[in-house]
Amino acid sequence: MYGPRGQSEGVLLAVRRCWLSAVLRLPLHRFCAGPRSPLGSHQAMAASLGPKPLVAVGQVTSTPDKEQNFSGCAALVRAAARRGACLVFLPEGFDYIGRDSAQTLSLAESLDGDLMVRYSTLARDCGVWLSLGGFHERRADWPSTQRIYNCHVLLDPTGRLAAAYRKTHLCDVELEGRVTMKESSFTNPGTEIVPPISTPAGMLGLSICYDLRFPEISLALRHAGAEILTYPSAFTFPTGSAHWEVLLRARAIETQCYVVAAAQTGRNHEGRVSYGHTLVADPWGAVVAQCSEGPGLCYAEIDLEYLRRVRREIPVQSHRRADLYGTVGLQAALSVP
Ligand SMILES: O=C(O)CNC(=O)[C@H](CS)NC(=O)CCC(=O)C(=O)O
Repeated sequence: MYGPRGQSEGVLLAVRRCWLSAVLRLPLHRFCAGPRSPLGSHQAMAASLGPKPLVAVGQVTSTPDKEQNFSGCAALVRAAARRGACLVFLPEGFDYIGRDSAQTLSLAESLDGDLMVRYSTLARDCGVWLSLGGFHERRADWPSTQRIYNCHVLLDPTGRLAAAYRKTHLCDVELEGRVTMKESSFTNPGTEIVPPISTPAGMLGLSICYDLRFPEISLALRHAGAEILTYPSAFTFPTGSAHWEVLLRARAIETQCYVVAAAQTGRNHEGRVSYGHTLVADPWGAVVAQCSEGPGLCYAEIDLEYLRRVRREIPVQSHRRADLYGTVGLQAALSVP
């Protein structure tokens, strides 16, 4: 569909990156898009030569055993770092999937608890960004509400908390005789959308699982500058087989963003099976990476030059008819760059 991508510009920038890389003995990808040049992130990326940022997306089968889950996730993160990924995504419930809400509540920790300290050390040791979707988080209101938050944590390669988004759409769903979920019975809804975060792979917009069904949040993030949307998930089998890929590709096409979706797969415990099908869709809607059965990783290069081309060729953002249906997402309490 598209011809070869231009590679004639930005030699100076490339030379500087190589030099920096040689001096610091670090792989080039660590300088994928940062530090931000005075040109701004878009121009800096357009001018860059060499490897495109590589992201890794993890698929796991979490159980109620937190220790075992951590070992499995840590092994995936280390493998991804060895392959040169600068950003690694793990799914909702990467920490654990409880058998029932009582167990789910009893295993929850705060962001400064032991588990996050271990993930922070892991991010630092591996020198990668970590998107940890769906951490079961106890906050200050725990004693009074006895409910937790479903928190998407983003750690930078120094192990610092770069952002925390708390799931705003809670999954209260009943498919008669097949699936019952009442997330609001043990979870408080988040109260805000988090502005996209600048990462070496691009501007990253955070959502979680069931949020995927609400195009409004993806449009709000897109308006606020997102280039990658991510939906760490634990979809059920009946809903996943009908809706998962369609929804993810639709969000990618509508927003002209990369969509990254790490997923739980397989039997989490006696009473629960997750759909899996971890995937990455590009801004054209093509599935460019996908996990097969069982735990594992898939990888995708993020090509922001391609993203800009798609946005230039089909400029849906400037074709919107706010006069007819309002500015969906634009009124969100987010700063627009
Ligand atoms: O509770 C945990 O421990 C982890 N969280 C989940 O599994 C959440 C809430 S119950 N699951 C979903 O949102 C599934 C959405 C879904 O399947 C759909 O939208 O079709």
